[in-house]
Order: sequence, then C-alpha cells, then structure tokens
Amino acid sequence: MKTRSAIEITGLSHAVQRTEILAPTTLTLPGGKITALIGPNGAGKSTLSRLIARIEPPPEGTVLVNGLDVAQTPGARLARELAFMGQHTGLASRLRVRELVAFGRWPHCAGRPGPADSAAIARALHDFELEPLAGRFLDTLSGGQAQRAHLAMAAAQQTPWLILDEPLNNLDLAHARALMAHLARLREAGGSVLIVLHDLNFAAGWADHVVAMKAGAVVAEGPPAEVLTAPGLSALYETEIAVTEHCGRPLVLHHLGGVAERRQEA
Ligand SMILES: Nc1ncnc2c1ncn2[C@@H]1O[C@H](COP(=O)(O)OP(=O)(O)OP(=O)(O)O)[C@@H](O)[C@H]1O
Repeated sequence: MKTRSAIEITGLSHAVQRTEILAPTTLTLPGGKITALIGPNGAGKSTLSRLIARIEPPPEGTVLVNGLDVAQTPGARLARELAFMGQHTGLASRLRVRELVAFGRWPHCAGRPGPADSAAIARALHDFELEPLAGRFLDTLSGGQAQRAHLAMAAAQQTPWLILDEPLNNLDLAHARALMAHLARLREAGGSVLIVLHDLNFAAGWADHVVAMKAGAVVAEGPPAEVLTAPGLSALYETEIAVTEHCGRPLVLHHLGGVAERRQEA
C-alpha cells in the first residue's frame, strides 16, 4: 500500500547540454520520516532535491508529492505541500529578517497576513532564535545567522514536506543539533523531511532513512545502519572510513584517515 504522504519519484532524469547529471531514478521517500541524502560533491543531491521541489524546469519522469504531480500542480498549491531551502549564494541585502521569514507565509496568505500567519512567523523566529535579530538587515548577519533566517522562512511555510539542501552549512554544533532536534519534532508531529547532509554523523544520529548518491545515480538506500557501513561509505567517498557504534547508532570516523597507514609504515 502506498503511503499517502510519500514522495514518489519515477523515471526522473536530468541532462544539461546533453550531459546526463541525473540518471533515470525511481525512488520513494517515505512520509513521516527524516530522509538524509548523502554522497560526494557533484553526486547529484542538489539536482535531485531541486527537481523534487520544481526549482529546475520540468524534467523527464514524474514526481508525486503527497499524490500531487509537481509538474502539473500550481505553484501556490505545491508551496503549501513542500518548502524548499536551497544553497543560497546571495542575500537580498535590503530585507530584514522578519520580512524574509514572512515570505514563507506567501503561499498561505498571498501578501495579506492574518493572525495565523503572524503566529507562524513568530513561532519560526522563536524556534530559530531569531527574535533579537528580527529587525536586522540580512546583509548584516553572520553566515550562521543568515542560514537560520532562511531555515525559519522554510519553517514558517508549515508544509507537510520540508526539503533542505545542506542546511547545516555555517551552523555551529549547537545550532546544528538544535536544527536536527527541530526536524525530529516536526516528524513526531507527522511531518516529512528530506535533508542533504555532508556530516554523516547527523545522518547517522537523526535520519530514519538514508539515500546515497554517486555520479548522478542512487547507489544505496535503507536505514542508517544498513547504508552507513565502513565498506559502503569507503566506496561511496573513495576514502577510507571506519564506522563504530554509539548509543545504538552508527558513528562514522573519517577524521583520522591515513593514521592507520602511517602507523603501519612506522
Ligand atoms: N547548470 C548546470 N550546468 C552544467 N552542469 C551542472 C549544472 N547543474 C549541475 N551540474 C553538474 O551536475 C552535477 C551534480 O551537481 P549537484 O549540484 O546536483 O551535486 P551535489 O551532489 O549537490 O554536489 P555538492 O555536494 O557539491 O553540493 C555536478 O557535476 C554539477 O557540476
């Protein structure tokens, strides 16, 4: 039986100037779960997440979000189903934090905010510790503060699906963990999350499901303990990686790479 709130991807592919950057992909992202999308630079993680969120032009294949075909669904309707936070490179400098977060309510109120919109904005500012910064222009924020402002905008959208492309960029470890805890609370409330992660231990610690990509294709998927293994990760990143266990979860060890070899040489 299909999960109503899943994202169902069928035969999705993408090419840029005849170069395939996403091989035909068929994949189900489970509803009510946190799915981590991992893989080396250039693997196609952003491409896949942008195609799901229809940031890219309509591709080959279909993507159903909660049963809605993203290629056919009006933008405002889709924006009530999923919120997307990409890897932003520039900031609209003359925008204040509160104004940015308020953009998240546009699909709900089309510029005429009511009490529910104000409450959602206040909640997002609170959840991402932005209340003291609400009146600040975006270009005066630190990298991590700006990242939290963009996360708050996506959170204010209050959608069943949240798709986040490398949201831990610039966040210190406390804010990174706070974000993952926030996502876990959303999941407990029935929400669904797709999160692109480079820090494998956040995937190990918080994800229910892991999808691994390499060279434009999905190469593995499953629970963290099945995907985050030493042989699997070493092959995925073409780098020696060890995996141990901590609190019943995989713990990925890669920062001492080469030490074993140097010890053997000594
Ligand atoms: N518009 C484009 N023109 C040409 N190549 C592109 C374009 N967009 C993406 N690519 C290529 O497609 C591949 C996948 O890119 P993508 O951004 O999806 O990777 P990623 O897994 O998100 O990588 P990273 O971890 O570095 O963010 C890369 O080789 C990238 O250079």
